[in-house]
Amino acid sequence: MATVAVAVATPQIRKSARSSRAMSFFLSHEIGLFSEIAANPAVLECTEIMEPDQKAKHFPVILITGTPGSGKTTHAQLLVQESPIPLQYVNVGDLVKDKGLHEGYDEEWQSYIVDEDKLLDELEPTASAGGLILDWHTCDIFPERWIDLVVVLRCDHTQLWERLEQRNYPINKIQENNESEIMQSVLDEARKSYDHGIIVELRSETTDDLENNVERIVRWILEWRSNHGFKRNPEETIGMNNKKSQES
Ligand SMILES: Nc1ncnc2c1ncn2[C@@H]1O[C@H](COP(=O)(O)OP(=O)(O)OP(=O)(O)O)[C@@H](O)[C@H]1O
Repeated sequence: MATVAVAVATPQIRKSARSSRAMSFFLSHEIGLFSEIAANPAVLECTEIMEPDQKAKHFPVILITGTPGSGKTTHAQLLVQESPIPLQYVNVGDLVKDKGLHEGYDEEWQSYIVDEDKLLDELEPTASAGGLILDWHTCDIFPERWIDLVVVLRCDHTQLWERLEQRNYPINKIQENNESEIMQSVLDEARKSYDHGIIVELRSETTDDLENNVERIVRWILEWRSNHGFKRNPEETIGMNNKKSQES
């Protein structure tokens, strides 16, 4: 009997095909530095400044993920406001809906069945350019080379239940998300999909958590810029140039 080989481009296969080993080494190195810096701000002083690569993106891509209701959108919106660099915000769920990047609607789960190829093609130019926050409850489809930081938000499951109830989600959807949070499914998915060094798990239960998390991500952005040979804060550059031109 003839054997027919059927090639199925699973998200994992496609992802590894699109990723680059050199890039993942680079990213793990840079986030390794981030962890050290978080532990000891003095490390900032001895970070080596590299020459900027003209083709390299100037701004990072940050993926904010977590169980629905964990606070991704709330964090992303505050981060856009607080960020020292321009960041484009993409709510992936909204993009799928608005651009029809799906294969239909699942009534039972009240969600769209995402066409992953269409979604990746749509995001590719923006993600490659950098300066992007991706907000999605799942994270394993994005190529590793796109992503510089993965923020996984966590929330106490009873609090999460209340947040989802307030949205009038059907009970099966609340239960599924609740179990997913208890089983830390999104965190595990992130760990399977990205270098552990670029993943940060943050609690999102109070407004203090929100502010501290955003502050921490802003510090990381500045450090990312510095590690890639750019001015930590582009506004500082503008300020300095303006001052110089006024002085001259
Ligand atoms: N750290 C926090 N402290 C207090 N309330 C929060 C916090 N994070 C989120 N919330 C609240 O929880 C609710 C859900 O937040 P949000 O919409 O940001 O979640 P999400 O993860 O983006 O959800 P989805 O994946 O469904 O889009 C909102 O009412 C928001 O105000």
